[in-house]
Amino acid sequence: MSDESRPSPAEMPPGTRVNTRTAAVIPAAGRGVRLGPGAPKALRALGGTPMLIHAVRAMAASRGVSLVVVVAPPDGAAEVKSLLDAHALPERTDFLVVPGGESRQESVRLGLEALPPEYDIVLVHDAARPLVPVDTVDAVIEAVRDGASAVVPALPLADTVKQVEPAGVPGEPEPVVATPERARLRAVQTPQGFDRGTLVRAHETVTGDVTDDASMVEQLGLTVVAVPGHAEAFKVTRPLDLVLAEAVLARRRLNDGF
Ligand SMILES: Nc1ccn([C@@H]2O[C@H](COP(=O)(O)OP(=O)(O)OP(=O)(O)O)[C@@H](O)[C@H]2O)c(=O)n1
Ligand SMILES: C[C@](O)(CO)[C@H](O)COP(=O)(O)O
Repeated sequence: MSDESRPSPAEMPPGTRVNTRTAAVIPAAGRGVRLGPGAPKALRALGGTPMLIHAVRAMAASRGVSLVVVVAPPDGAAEVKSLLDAHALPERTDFLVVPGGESRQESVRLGLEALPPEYDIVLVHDAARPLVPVDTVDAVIEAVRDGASAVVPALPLADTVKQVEPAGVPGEPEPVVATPERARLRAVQTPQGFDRGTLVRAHETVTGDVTDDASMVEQLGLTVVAVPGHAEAFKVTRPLDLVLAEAVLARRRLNDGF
């Protein structure tokens, strides 16, 4: 079937999304302020290899992903291209690099704009989640193929969560105004998976600040579903996360015998 006559996944009944093509967009243009001074976070080393390369390999490890679009720091696209050339990556996967924007949202939009027309399922995956296991990536793709417009990997919370009235001044006590029922809360990770048309519409429509792509789809009034996430898909945000990431990687290398 030609690409023009192929229905988009959203137009196909649940369970019938066959011959879909999946691309992963990796926003990697952030500075990593919370990690502390240094190179842009995605370019910092984890086990001697840039965090971004781990994230790219994690997406390319899925046989369902045939294109990875890396959204590089605005002035770092050439450096990122060189990095991709210098590291072993699966030959069956294509790679593109585009410069990113001021916010994560803008970077994702720039990645989406670079997608060739034949891709109808899109994953959006933080470069800052370098260790996501391939089973999690595959579970997200499968849920989109099965008919969901938007899918998030999610984990139950270990802590009790309080809603507060922000004090505005760091260190000042903040009044607690509510305690949401923990059993109904989930911490969401990436990759988040989307029917491409839905994600493009969300990025064209929603203009306010958001912290993930799925919430933009929620704002369209569409259903987002959660599938099980994985503890090792955590986001490297603060220095302690880097310590944990190094430990997880060292354990994997020990188990793999290299
Ligand atoms: N302008 C931006 C900001 C963020 N990101 C990406 O979005 C992902 C999640 O963002 P976060 O963890 O907040 O990364 P940073 O913005 O780099 O972190 P910080 O807020 O600490 O500066 C990261 O892979 C980051 O590179 C991006 O592509 N473009
Ligand atoms: C997209 C995300 O990773 C889902 O948990 C998260 O919202 C990104 O937040 P950040 O503040 O941009 O790291």
